[in-house]
Amino acid sequence: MAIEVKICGIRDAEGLHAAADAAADLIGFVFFPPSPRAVTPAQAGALSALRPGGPLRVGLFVDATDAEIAAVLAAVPLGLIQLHGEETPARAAAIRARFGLPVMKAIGVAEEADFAPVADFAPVVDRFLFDARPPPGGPLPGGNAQPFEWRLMAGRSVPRPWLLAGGLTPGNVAEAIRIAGAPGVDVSSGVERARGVKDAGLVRDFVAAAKGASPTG
Ligand SMILES: O=C(O)c1ccccc1N[C@@H]1O[C@H](COP(=O)(O)O)[C@@H](O)[C@H]1O
Repeated sequence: MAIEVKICGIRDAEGLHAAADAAADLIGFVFFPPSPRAVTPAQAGALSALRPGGPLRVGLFVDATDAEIAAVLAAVPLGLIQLHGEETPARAAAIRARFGLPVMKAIGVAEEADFAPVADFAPVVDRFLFDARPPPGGPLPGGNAQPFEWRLMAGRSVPRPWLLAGGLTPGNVAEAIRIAGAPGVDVSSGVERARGVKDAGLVRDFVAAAKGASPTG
């Protein structure tokens, strides 16, 4: 089974082309202004147009309003909406119905109890993303280069396709996939040469390492 790879936080042509050239399956645009990786709808639209086809475009939102999501969709051909805030199952269902796009809900994980919301979200989302639970009061709800205990995922039955995220790098992604049994991975910080600046070599190395890995060891 091929590992699915998402490169998140694309904000320039180097990152875009690196991800597409490496045959990443998904790329993420961050629509959350406090992030160093944030782009405007117009910026994401212009970037996306540089490389027609290729990876599925994912829009990352944090507790966004319908108007904010609509503004993005008017500019960028998204194929998936990622919800990385405090959205409830009802809110996820409303977004999915209103915009007619698949939805991926991020779940912050630090301990077993953090998986409790999965059952409530499963009927109303198409995918899950498991990321490290962010530090309390931290500036960002994700993208913090922080791993969680991958063994918490091992043998877990997740009712939707899912991605593993949090502190992944070209050097640890194969081990993370093996320990977690992950069918896919998502990365932002680990393929950057400076905060918010993707590095083409690291993107290439990450995708190659992930695609060459096995979730069954
Ligand atoms: O990347 C961001 O800036 C970001 C901001 C707000 C919410 C989520 C964000 N990123 C997501 O977090 C994961 C893990 O990031 P990292 O690899 O540990 O830096 C990333 O894959 C994005 O989906």
